[in-house]
Amino acid sequence: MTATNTLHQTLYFSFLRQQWSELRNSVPLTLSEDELANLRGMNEQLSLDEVTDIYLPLSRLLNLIIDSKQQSSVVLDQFLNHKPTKTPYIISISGSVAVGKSTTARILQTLLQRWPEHPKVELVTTDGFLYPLAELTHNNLLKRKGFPESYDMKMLIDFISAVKAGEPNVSAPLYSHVTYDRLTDEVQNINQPDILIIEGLNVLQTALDPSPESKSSFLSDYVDFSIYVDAEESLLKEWYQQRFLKFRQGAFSDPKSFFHHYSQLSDDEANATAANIWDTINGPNLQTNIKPSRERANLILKKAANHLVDRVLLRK
Ligand SMILES: Nc1ncnc2c1ncn2[C@@H]1O[C@H](COP(=O)(O)OP(=O)(O)OP(=O)(O)O)[C@@H](O)[C@H]1O
Ligand SMILES: CC(C)(CO)[C@@H](O)C(=O)NCCC(=O)O
Repeated sequence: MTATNTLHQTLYFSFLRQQWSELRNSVPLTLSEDELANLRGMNEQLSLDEVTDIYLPLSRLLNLIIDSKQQSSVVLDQFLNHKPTKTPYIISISGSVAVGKSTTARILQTLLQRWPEHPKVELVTTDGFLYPLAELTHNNLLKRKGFPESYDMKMLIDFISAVKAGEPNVSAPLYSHVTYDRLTDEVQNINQPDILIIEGLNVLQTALDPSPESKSSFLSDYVDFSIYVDAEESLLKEWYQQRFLKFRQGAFSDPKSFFHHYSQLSDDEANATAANIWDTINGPNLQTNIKPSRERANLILKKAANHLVDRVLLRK
């Protein structure tokens, strides 16, 4: 038995796909046509079984946990003689590049906003908090994109702290996979949501020394429930390559794209280029910075081939 297995057995309840899907209980799959179209539109490969078996039980669990958190806030307000305060519930989603964090986040957003107790669910990705391209280039960090030092952690902590404090109209920077840079003419406005889902490679990381600037806190201090999406590296590399091929036809073909030159590559050349980016940047980042944060998560979704979740680990 490996050390990781023992750790998992101590810390987590473990469910096979079938066992987990039974925990959906009474949550009906009454997605409206619009919701279905929305889920389909975000990803043609996403199967409805996956939504039913994996994400509906998860949405049921989260609803119960959020409900109990809302009740305990009421108790605290009574005890303190405060007038009721409303702070957003924060869910984080982390995992490797190309594991499907943003897809998972969008499915959860669609499912969670259907509950009347928390209709307003906003989604933010930490990609927007990468330093602007010029700054990364200047600091020789272009080949370290996604590593802890490539993010403006102070900006990210200030953002999450303002949202958690219940401030209205907090702005988050946006990232473009086309220009490979932070957008200069558009931001995202977060206005007192019931739930904020924050998605990114780095949301569970505590690797960088908390500097005085970052108020000595970690992003995870603000997170109420954390999810890690997991898969074997061989699969991740494959998914990264597949997405690279898709981008070659889509985003890279835009003349504004930072990677426009990649649009001319043959299939073989594109696969080799993606494999090289994986082996030199995203793979090492996974091993050094992302995977070590996995066991901090409240829930681990373990994916197998075709992005199908085959095991769920829930922290005791
Ligand atoms: N549940 C799923 N079913 C089928 N395909 C999926 C699923 N989740 C993700 N994918 C596919 O896997 C690839 C990566 O997904 P996604 O962009 O969500 O990953 P990510 O972890 O957010 O990546 P990054 O960190 O690079 O932004 C995409 O091509 C997406 O279509
Ligand atoms: C933007 C990040 C860091 C995270 O989503 C990632 O997609 C990325 O750009 N990584 C750098 C190497 C690459 O181009 O895949």
